[in-house]
Amino acid sequence: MGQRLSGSRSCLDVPGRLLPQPPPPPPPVRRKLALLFAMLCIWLYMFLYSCSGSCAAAPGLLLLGSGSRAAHAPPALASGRGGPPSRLPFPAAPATQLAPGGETAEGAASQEEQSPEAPDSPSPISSFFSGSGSKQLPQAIIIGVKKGGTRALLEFLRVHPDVRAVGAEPHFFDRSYDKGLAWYRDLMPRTLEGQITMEKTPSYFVTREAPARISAMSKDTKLLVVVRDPVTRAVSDYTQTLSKRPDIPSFESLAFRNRTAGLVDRAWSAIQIGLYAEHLERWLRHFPARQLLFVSGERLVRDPAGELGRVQDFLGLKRIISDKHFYFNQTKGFPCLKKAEGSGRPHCLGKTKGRPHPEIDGQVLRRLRDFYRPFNRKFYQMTGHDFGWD
Ligand SMILES: Nc1ncnc2c1ncn2[C@@H]1O[C@H](COP(=O)(O)OS(=O)(=O)O)[C@@H](OP(=O)(O)O)[C@H]1O
Repeated sequence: MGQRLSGSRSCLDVPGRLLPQPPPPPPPVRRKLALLFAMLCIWLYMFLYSCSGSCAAAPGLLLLGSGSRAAHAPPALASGRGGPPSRLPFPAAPATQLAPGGETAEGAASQEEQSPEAPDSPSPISSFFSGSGSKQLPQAIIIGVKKGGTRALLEFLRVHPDVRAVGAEPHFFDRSYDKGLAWYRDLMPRTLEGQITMEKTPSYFVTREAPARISAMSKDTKLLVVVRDPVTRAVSDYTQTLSKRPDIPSFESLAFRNRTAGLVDRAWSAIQIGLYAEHLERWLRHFPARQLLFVSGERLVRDPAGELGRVQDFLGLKRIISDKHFYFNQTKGFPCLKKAEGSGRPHCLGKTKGRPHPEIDGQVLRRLRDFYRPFNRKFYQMTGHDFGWD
C-alpha cells in the first residue's frame, strides 16, 4: 500500500483507463470494521445461545474481572473435580424428618420448590458463559432452618462472583437420594476452578438421614444454618401453611396438646423444627462443629452485610458482598439487593418472603417462649453464641 501511494503512478492517476472502483479503506478503518464485525458475530452468537433454551446457571459478568479464585477455593471434595462417585454409599431408604409421628415431608419442606423464589434464569450474557467449567457436587449447603431466612442468604450469596448456586431446592438428601449423586451433580450449575457450588434445602436440618448422607458425599462439606427465634419461626411456618390451606385450625389450637394445662404439642412440625439443639446433636455426630456456621435470621434482616461478612469468611471467600450491595426497601420492609445476580436490576425477595403474620394470642406466645427457653439455652451453649431470643 505504501509503495502504491508513494509510487509515481496509481490507478487513480489514470482516469478512464480502469473501471472506476471505490478506493480501498485506509488500514485503521479496515481494522475498525473487522473489529466491529467480530463484535457483531460475538453478540449474535450470544443472542442465539441464550435463545436456545439453555437453563444452566452460569457465572455472572463479574467473573471476568474477579482475578484469581484458586486462593479462595474450599477444601477439595473427596470425589474430586469432575469425578463424583455415582453409586450411593449405602442403599437409600426413605428419609425420616423429625421424631416418629412428628413430621410429614410437607411440614418440614419449605414448599418453595413448587414455585421457586429464584429459578435459574441466567441473563443472555451469563448463559453465554455457561458452556465453560464443569458441574460439581456442592461444597457448601444451606441445610436450614425452614423459614429462617434461607432464601435471603442464598440470593445474597449468589451476588458473589465465586459462588454458583442452584436456584430451586434440590431435596436430594431427603427425597431423592435413591437417584444417586450423579443425578444430584447434574442439577448443579457449572463452575470454574475456585468457584463454590451451593444449594439450599431447609428440610435437611430436620431429616434424620441427612447428616450421614451429606458426610458420605464429602466429610468436608460446609454447612450453613440460618436460625431464627423459634416462636417467630413457628408463626411464619404456620402463616405459610395458612396461605395454602386457609381452613386449617388456629395456631393457638395447633400449638397445644392441652391448652388449659399449657401442654405444648412438640409433635407439630411448626413446633418441632424449632428444637434446634436436638437437631444439631445429630449433625455433630457426623461433622465437627467448625464445619457448621449459624447465621442469625434476625441479623440477616437488620444487617445483611454484617452477616454476609461472616459467611464469606466461613466459606473462604474474599469479602466482596458489603453494604454497597443492599438497600432497605420501605414498601417491602426488608433489605433488598441493588443488583441481582444475572439481571443487574434491583431485586427484593418475592411476596411469600416477609409476609405479614396473623396476630397470635399473647399468652400463647409467652407459653411458647417458656417452652423453648431451655432448648435455646442449650443451643447457645452448643454453638457458643447467644442469639438473644429470650
Ligand atoms: N431480605 C429479606 N426479604 C424477605 N424476607 C426475608 C429477608 N431476610 C430474611 N427474610 C425472612 O425469610 C423468611 C423466609 O425464610 P426462608 O427463605 O428460609 O423460607 S423457606 O423455608 O425457604 O420457605 C421470611 O419469613 P416471613 O417474614 O415469615 O415471611 C422473612 O422474614
